Amino acid sequence: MQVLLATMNKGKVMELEELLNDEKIEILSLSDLPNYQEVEESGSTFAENAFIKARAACAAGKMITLADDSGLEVDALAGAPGIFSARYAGEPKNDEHNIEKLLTDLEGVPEENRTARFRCALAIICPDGQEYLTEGSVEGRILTERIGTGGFGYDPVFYLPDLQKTMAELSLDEKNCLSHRARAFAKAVPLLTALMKSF
Ligand SMILES: O=c1nc[nH]c2c1ncn2[C@H]1C[C@H](O)[C@@H](COP(=O)(O)OP(=O)(O)OP(=O)(O)O)O1
Ligand SMILES: [Mg+2]
Repeated sequence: MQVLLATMNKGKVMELEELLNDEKIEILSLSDLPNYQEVEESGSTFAENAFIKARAACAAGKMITLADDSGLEVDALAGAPGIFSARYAGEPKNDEHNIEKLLTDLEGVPEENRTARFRCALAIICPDGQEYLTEGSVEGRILTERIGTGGFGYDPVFYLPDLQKTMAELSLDEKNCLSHRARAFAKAVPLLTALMKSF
C-alpha cells in the first residue's frame, strides 16, 4: 500500500515515517509529486487545515493521504499562536524567529503561568472519498531559553515537566512515544490497518 504524506515539513516527515514503519507501506511525500503547489491553510481550526492539505494532496497523488496540521497553544497568550504557529513571526516561516517572538511575548510571565500544549490534527483521506480525522495533544510549559537540539519548531522551548526535559532533548523514538503527533497517529492505526486490507 502506498501512503502519501501531505507535508512540506521535514521534521514531520521524519516522525511520521518512523511511526508508519511497516514493510507493507510505501511512503511518499509531496516531493514525489512533480509540480505540486502548496495550498493555502485558510481554515480556522487545525482539523480544517489538515483536511485542506490532505484533500489537495490526495487529488494530486490519488492514493491514501495523511496530512498533519499542528501547533502550539499557550495559555498566557489566550491560545496563540495556535493555527498560526508556523507563521507566527511572519512569512517566510522560520522556527528561530517564531521562538524569538514567543519568548518576547512571554517576557515577565512567571513559570507557573507558562503552561502550553502542542496539538495535532491528523487527516486521512482515501481516493474514494472516505475522510477521517484523529487528534492528539501533549501538555507542557514554555521555558525562557532554548534547551536541546533535536526535533523541530518550538521543541527547544517546550518543557515536559514529567520527564524534566524539553521536547528537543528527546530522541526521535522518545518523542514518538508521547508527542501530540504520535498520539493522533496511535488513534489512526486501527483505521490504517483496515484501509490496508481494502486498498
Ligand atoms: O512536534 C512539534 N515540535 C515543535 N513544533 C511543532 C511540532 N508540531 C508542530 N509544531 C509547530 C511547528 C510549526 O510552527 C507549526 C506547524 O504548522 P503546520 O502548518 O502544521 O506545519 P508546516 O507549515 O511546518 O508544514 P505543513 O503545513 O507542510 O505540514 O507548529
Ligand atoms: Mg503549514
